[in-house]
Amino acid sequence: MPLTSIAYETETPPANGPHIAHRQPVATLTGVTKRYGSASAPTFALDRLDLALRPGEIVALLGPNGAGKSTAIKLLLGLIAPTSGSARVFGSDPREAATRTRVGAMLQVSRITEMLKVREHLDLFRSYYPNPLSIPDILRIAQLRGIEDRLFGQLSGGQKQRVLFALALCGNPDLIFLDEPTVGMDIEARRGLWTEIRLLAAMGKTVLLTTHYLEEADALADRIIVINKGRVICEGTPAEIKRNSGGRRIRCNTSLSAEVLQSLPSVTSVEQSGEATIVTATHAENVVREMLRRDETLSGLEIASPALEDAFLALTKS
Ligand SMILES: Nc1ncnc2c1ncn2[C@@H]1O[C@H](COP(=O)(O)OP(=O)(O)OP(=O)(O)O)[C@@H](O)[C@H]1O
Repeated sequence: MPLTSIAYETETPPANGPHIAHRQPVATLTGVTKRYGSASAPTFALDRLDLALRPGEIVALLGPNGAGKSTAIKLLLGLIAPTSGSARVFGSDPREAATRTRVGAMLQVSRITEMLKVREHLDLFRSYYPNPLSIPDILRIAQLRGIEDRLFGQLSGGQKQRVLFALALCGNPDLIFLDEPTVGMDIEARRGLWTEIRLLAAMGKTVLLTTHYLEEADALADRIIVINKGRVICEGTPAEIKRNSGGRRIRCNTSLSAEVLQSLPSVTSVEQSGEATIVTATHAENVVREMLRRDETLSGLEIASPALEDAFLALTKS
């Protein structure tokens, strides 16, 4: 049965329902601070963080190591409690049993026994939930057909990741947390998983993923939230984040000096790369117009938007 034909019980609004941004959130962190350590030497994993996830959206939570991503997910899973502020999932405390049956998670440190077969793991996890997905559906969604009778311990790293993804789906959840879901997968397996994640979201399921593969966030996410030192520093669509983080790169051969270029409005940096000059500017069109006016010999002109990776580095370098 194709994934799209599975009868999911979700809060999916009708196709002509409100846009994602106007739907009631299914999960929120409101003014959440999470402090570890003693009062005299505290570590603030999260610092008054606000976050909302709406039905049917894929949100990528990005940030450097130690930014607080796993802490945010653990709070929404009810595995830890906030020091202050509140975590709500489907309008309730995330630790409530009824809430937890509607949530699935694939965590970085998931440890399951190597000595059970894939199908045995799936049976075990399905038994925890009132309305689990069928085994054939899970095998197909997570692309596990053909390896269901192998011991978990005998699988490759990428296959193990797919089993952990499958376990997150066993309970037919409405909200799915994927912490670094494609670590260790080759590019084909990764793209296959992206397709399945998109189909889940198209059915109204909400997905929060963390990843260090920025092209993954770019390809998958409706919205990216960048956090650093426990705070949200930027939020928007992948295109918005790229646009708002330092501008575009103009590459050309020009006789204009670095001093002249640096003095043009909206220019943020000027570098030399062999024969070429690279100018970064927030209003690239105006800068190019001015450069062409001042230098009739200008040649080899290219203008590029920053990659998400450049935007991310610019946002988190402080
Ligand atoms: N149980 C704990 N006890 C003490 N400090 C902790 C604990 N858990 C997390 N921290 C600290 O809180 C901060 C945020 O950690 P967290 O694991 O949420 O970051 P992360 O963004 O998920 O990082 P990574 O990308 O490396 O997985 C870090 O400084 C970390 O050392």
